[in-house]
Amino acid sequence: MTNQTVVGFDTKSTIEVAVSNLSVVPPLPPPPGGRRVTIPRKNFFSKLETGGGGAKIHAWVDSMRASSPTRKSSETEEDHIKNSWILQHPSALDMFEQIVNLSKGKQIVMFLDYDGTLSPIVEDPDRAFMTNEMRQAVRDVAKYFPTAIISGRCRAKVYNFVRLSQLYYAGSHGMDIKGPSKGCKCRNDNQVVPFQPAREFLPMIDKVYKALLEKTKSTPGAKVENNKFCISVHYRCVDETSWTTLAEQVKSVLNEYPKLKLNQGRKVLEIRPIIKWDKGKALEYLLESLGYANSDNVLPVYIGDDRTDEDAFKVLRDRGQGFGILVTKAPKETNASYSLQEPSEVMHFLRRLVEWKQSLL
Ligand SMILES: O=P(O)(O)OC[C@H]1O[C@H](O[C@H]2O[C@H](CO)[C@@H](O)[C@H](O)[C@H]2O)[C@H](O)[C@@H](O)[C@@H]1O
Repeated sequence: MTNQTVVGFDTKSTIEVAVSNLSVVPPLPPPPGGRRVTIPRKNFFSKLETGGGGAKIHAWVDSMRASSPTRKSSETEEDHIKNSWILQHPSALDMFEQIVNLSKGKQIVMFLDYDGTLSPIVEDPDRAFMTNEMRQAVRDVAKYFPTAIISGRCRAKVYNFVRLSQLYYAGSHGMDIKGPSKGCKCRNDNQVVPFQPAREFLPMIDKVYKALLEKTKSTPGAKVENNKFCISVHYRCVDETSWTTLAEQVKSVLNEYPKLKLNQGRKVLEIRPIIKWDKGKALEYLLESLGYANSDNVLPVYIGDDRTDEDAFKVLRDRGQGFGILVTKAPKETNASYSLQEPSEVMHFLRRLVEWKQSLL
């Protein structure tokens, strides 16, 4: 295992959110002090407008800034926020018995995000390795449950990190899927077929990648990553005083491409085609491909840490089927039902699932 700098959690400004309606979690008591709670906002600036105008740059930079500590709430306030939030999104480890009870008579299908979920967040995106212990946990889970990785990275790259051939992979935020043949209830076999709904955008993405490389090379610390059907512009290592410049550089390139949009992840600006396809759609596609499109006998579980994972959490909540688990140390607005604090807890959860399954055999 290579040494790497593990970086801290991103903190945001505050917003008011309605208490979640937990569809698959047993009813929980309302949080102390009422039905609404103010929680720190975390990467909620999911879609950034890419049209012209200086005001937009301010919005972008505010959003980028929102991923750095800007405000310190009092200890009591913080405790209250945390307590309320955990009541709404209890730990998936604490609720393990209830979770497996929900799965009785159902096939669990496991969906896993990569960065921040299976691997810790580190400064260099090329060194976001998962541990061998985590790899073993994922390998074991895939023995008992169909398992897919859904990542913002390009599929080949995430496969190189995970290196488990028995999984299904969806790269580029779900725009590049290698899943089972549609409609077959096959598991872990070799019947994998590609699905690439943004194929026509490949030449454009390539052009924009080159333009962004050129444009941002004067900004120390900026890193442009080609994720095949989308592009990441990382600013984790860019000094905050240069964020406006970087935002302007990115914007000046995107102005020429109205068919591309910009979202924000953890210290990263993510550029992708405007097509209506995301991690949620990829989850639905994979469920359908596995033969569970209209099945009541399936319990999809999605574990992820970032804003783009919310699309998948929302799909599960809207379907009233399965649930999302958000990996976070701090309260965030989310459509997930449960939480885990960090990748090591994800590993623990996966191991417990395997032990539970083995105890039934
Ligand atoms: O969907 P994911 O698998 O979570 O991918 C989302 C982005 O993850 C990577 O960036 C993030 O992790 C890096 C390594 O820990 C970190 O340096 C960066 O700040 C994070 O944003 C990946 O490099 C991006 O391309 C993905 O879009």
